[in-house]
Amino acid sequence: MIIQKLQIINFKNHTQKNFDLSPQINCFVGNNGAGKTNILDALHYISVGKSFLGNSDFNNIKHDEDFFSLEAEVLGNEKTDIIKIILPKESKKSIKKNEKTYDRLSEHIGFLPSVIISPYDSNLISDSGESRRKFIDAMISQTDSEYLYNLIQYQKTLQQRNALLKIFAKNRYFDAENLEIYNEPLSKFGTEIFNKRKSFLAELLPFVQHYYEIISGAKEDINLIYHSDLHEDHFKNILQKNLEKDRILTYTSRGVHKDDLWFEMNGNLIKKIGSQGQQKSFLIALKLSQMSRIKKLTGKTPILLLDDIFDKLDDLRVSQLISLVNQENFGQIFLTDTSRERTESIVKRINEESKIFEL
Ligand SMILES: Nc1ncnc2c1ncn2[C@@H]1O[C@H](COP(=O)(O)OP(=O)(O)OP(=O)(O)O)[C@@H](O)[C@H]1O
Repeated sequence: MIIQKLQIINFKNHTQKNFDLSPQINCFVGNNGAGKTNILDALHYISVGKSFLGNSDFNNIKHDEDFFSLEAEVLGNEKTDIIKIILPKESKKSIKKNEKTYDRLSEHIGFLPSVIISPYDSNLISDSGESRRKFIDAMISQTDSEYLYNLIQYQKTLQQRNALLKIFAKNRYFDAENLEIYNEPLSKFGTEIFNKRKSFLAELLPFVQHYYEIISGAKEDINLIYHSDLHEDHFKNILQKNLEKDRILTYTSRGVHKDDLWFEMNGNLIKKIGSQGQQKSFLIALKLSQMSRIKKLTGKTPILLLDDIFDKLDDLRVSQLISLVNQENFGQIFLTDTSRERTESIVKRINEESKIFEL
């Protein structure tokens, strides 16, 4: 999939911008605050209908304006489609493909897949397990709608079980049989989720190791360790064993909603021992693996959004990354950098057509 043209109106700090894009590499250069990341965010909107920064839609309308609009001409399989997103201040966001408005945002997901690598990814390493669970869930859901269904059902059942535990505590009453009604579906959906996460991570690991090895020049040993209560026992037994604890806490204390993923380097947590450059290399490897997986499963090459990727990487790692881009077909790339000189010297070393846009 190739974005040929992009028009941005009243999006964050940009009043109006029109870009005729390269099918290969597009670089946005400018000073801090020039709006480079905002352009990548506009492309992310075109891909999945929302900001990658987690902002509410309305925060993206340029201050003192009444709407934003984004329009992209997308080439895929010799056919051109126009994707248009409009958000009026007082109304609902609409996403259109060739003038036809989608009924639901989910109908658009998967049309133009994207992978973003940004400084915000470092949260994946530093934050609690919740952000890593969300990352795994988003990765699997992108290509597996059944997983998404199981996840939604699990969350619903979990909320109902927790609500019942709270009612019991409030009324100083307990009925194990009543609670049992939720144990069955919770175990069923939870076990499905566990099995998918387990096989997904086992499948992803060799990709992450491969890309990390290339970027780092084979320096460190990388591992993904999946932590889950379900490695130890069947979910039903876990719920049974923790019944007393759950009664006291008034919530379900164990299950796949407590899973975590440890990122390790040479047997230690990357969070504890990895330098900024090593952490960044790891996150790049993780995201490139995500890209390879989407490509393998959907046959579509996602657009690659690289925000500030060369900062904090030494020359060796930058060179390895460039040769990686040269070796593998990464499709259309959009990158940002503060230095025009650095960007020019980097794209010169990549054997692909490129455009540099100064902001
Ligand atoms: N809704 C909005 N209306 C107007 N300006 C906005 C809005 N949202 C964000 N901005 C402005 O956008 C600018 C940040 O843009 P962006 O993060 O894209 O910069 P950048 O070029 O990537 O900078 P850096 O090099 O520091 O990463 C800030 O000056 C911010 O005030």
